[in-house]
Amino acid sequence: MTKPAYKRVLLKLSGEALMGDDPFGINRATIERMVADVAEVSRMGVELAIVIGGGNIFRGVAPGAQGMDRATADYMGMLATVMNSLALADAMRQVGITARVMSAIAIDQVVEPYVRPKALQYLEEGKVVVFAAGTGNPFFTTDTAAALRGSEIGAEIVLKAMKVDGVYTADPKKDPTATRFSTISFDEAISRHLQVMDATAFALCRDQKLPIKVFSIVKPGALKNLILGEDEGTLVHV
Ligand SMILES: Nc1ncnc2c1ncn2[C@@H]1O[C@H](COP(=O)(O)OP(=O)(O)OP(=O)(O)O)[C@@H](O)[C@H]1O
Ligand SMILES: O=c1ccn([C@@H]2O[C@H](COP(=O)(O)O)[C@@H](O)[C@H]2O)c(=O)[nH]1
Repeated sequence: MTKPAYKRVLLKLSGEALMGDDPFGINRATIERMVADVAEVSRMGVELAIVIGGGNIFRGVAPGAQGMDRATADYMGMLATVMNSLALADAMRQVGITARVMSAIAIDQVVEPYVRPKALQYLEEGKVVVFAAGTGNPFFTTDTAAALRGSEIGAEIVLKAMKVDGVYTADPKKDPTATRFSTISFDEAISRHLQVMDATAFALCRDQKLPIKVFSIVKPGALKNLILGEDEGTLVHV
């Protein structure tokens, strides 16, 4: 079998992608499909850490949060990512993959707190680590949490999985003439104000020289192809 191109990766899963074709929440068939992809990669011996978004449940900047104190709304968003993380870890358990959820905000009765050395230990033991509650701070996003945790654990790459299959010249959902980059530098992505990830996440990855691959989790086999070093999605580089 071809050897994986990476030993340790940080996978950022879109919360929105979890909805499948539903208007919100977690679509069972979708999460099972995602977990099957994750399990395949984990069984290849790749050390896998995951950050999952919360956009399928709550966003601090969503219309539903209008009029709310922003920090309060953001804490609700972080709690939404805890729910997604628990669902993801449980779906992994059902296919025989051991996962540990670690939260950036203290909810000890529900999940263990994020402690870096413990996370590293789990990864070395071959467990999948799911980082919940984003960075633990309002005014950030789970993309920035992915950049932060990816840097902390020494991941070789951040794999940003979403419904769209890469970084486009404009949001392809709004502009049908948008074209996809096969590679783009962090500086260009920031200066073009591409909304695919927030500038904080791009800047942190740039400063830490941590490349990002943006790809479609909806495309069958895409995650495995990436892990094997094949060409998928868009590479964002220094
Ligand atoms: N230039 C662009 N290239 C690709 N996608 C773009 C671009 N600009 C905006 N987008 C949009 O960015 C979004 C990124 O999706 P994703 O689900 O990862 O967002 P997210 O905020 O991280 O989600 P979640 O909170 O659910 O995890 C997509 O909806 C896509 O349409
Ligand atoms: O570090 C963080 C991460 C997230 N939030 C809040 O949660 C929601 C959901 O995260 P997404 O990245 O949009 O999926 C986000 O909109 C914020 O409201 C946060 O405050 N801090």
